[in-house]
Amino acid sequence: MKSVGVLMAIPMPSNLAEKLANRFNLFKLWTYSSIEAFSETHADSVRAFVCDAKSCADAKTIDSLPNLEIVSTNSVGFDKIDIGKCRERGIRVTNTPDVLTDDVADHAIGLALAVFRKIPNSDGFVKNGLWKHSHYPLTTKFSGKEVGVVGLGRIGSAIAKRAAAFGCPVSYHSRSQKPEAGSYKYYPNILDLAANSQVLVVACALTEQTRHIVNREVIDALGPKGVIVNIGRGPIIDELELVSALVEGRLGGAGLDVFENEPDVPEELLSLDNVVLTPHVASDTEETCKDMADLVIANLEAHFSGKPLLTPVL
Ligand SMILES: O=CC(=O)O
Repeated sequence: MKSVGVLMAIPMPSNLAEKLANRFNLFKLWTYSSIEAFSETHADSVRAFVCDAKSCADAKTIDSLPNLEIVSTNSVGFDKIDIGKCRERGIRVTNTPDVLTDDVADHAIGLALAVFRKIPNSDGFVKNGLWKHSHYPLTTKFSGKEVGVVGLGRIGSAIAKRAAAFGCPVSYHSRSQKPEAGSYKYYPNILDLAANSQVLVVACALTEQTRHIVNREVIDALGPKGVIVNIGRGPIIDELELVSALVEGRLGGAGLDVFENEPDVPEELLSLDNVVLTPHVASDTEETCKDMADLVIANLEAHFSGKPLLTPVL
C-alpha cells in the first residue's frame, strides 16, 4: 500500500505518523502553511485523510482533495467531520469506538471524585507545606450521590456502571429509552434529569440537537450543590452560562475535560477551587492511544484492500 497517499491533519499520539509512514505514502498537513498550499502540489495524490478530535475534516479540506475516498478519525467523536459533505461525495468515514470507553469512563469518575473530594487542592496543600500548620477543610462525599448521565451510549453506560459501583443511584437522559438500561431511571427531558441529580455527567455526542443542551435552566435545576462533569464535547454545555453559574455560586462545582473553544479555557475557571480542569485527555493513556492508532490503520488497510471497514461511521 506504499503508493496510497494518506494526509494526516496534525501530529497524534502513539507514533501514528510513523506507523502510517511505514505503510502508506504519508503527507503531514502541519508541515504546510495551509490546506491550499498543500493541495497546490499534492491534492491529487491523497486518497485518505486522518484527523482527530482536535483537528477537522471540514468542507474546505474535503473539497481540496478530489481523490479522497476515506476519512479516518483517531477519535470516537466525529463532530469535526463534515458528514454531509462526505455522504455527498461518497467518502467513507471511520472512528475509534470501544477501545477508549474504559479510559473515558474512568476519567469521568476521576473528575467527579476530584471535585467532590478536592483532590487537586489537597495535593497542593501537602506540596506547599501547609499540612504542618493547619487542617485541610472537610470535603463532600461522592459515594451514593444521585448521578444523571446525559447520553447512555457506550461511554455513558460505562460511566453508569462505575457510578453504580460507588453506590450511586443512576438516571439518564437520551433520545430514547434504552431497554438494556435495567434499573437506571429514564428521563425523556434533560431538565427533569438535572432536577433529580446531584451530579450530571455529560457523555453524549455533539450534534445540532445536543449543542447547548445543558443551558442555564438545566444548570439551575442541578443547583448550588450540584456538580457537572463533561467528558463529551465543550459545546454541549453553554459555557458562558456554566461560568456565570459557577462564579455566582448557582452551581456547586464542575469537572471538565472539554471546552467550547479548546485550547482556550475561560479565565474565570482558573481560580475556582470547586472546578477541576483537564486538557481533553480522557482517552489519552499509552494503552488506549496505541489501540486507537492500530484501529485507524486497520480501517485504512481494510478499505484499501477491499475488505469491510472495522468501525464505519459512513
Ligand atoms: O474526544 C475524544 C474522542 O472523541 O475520541
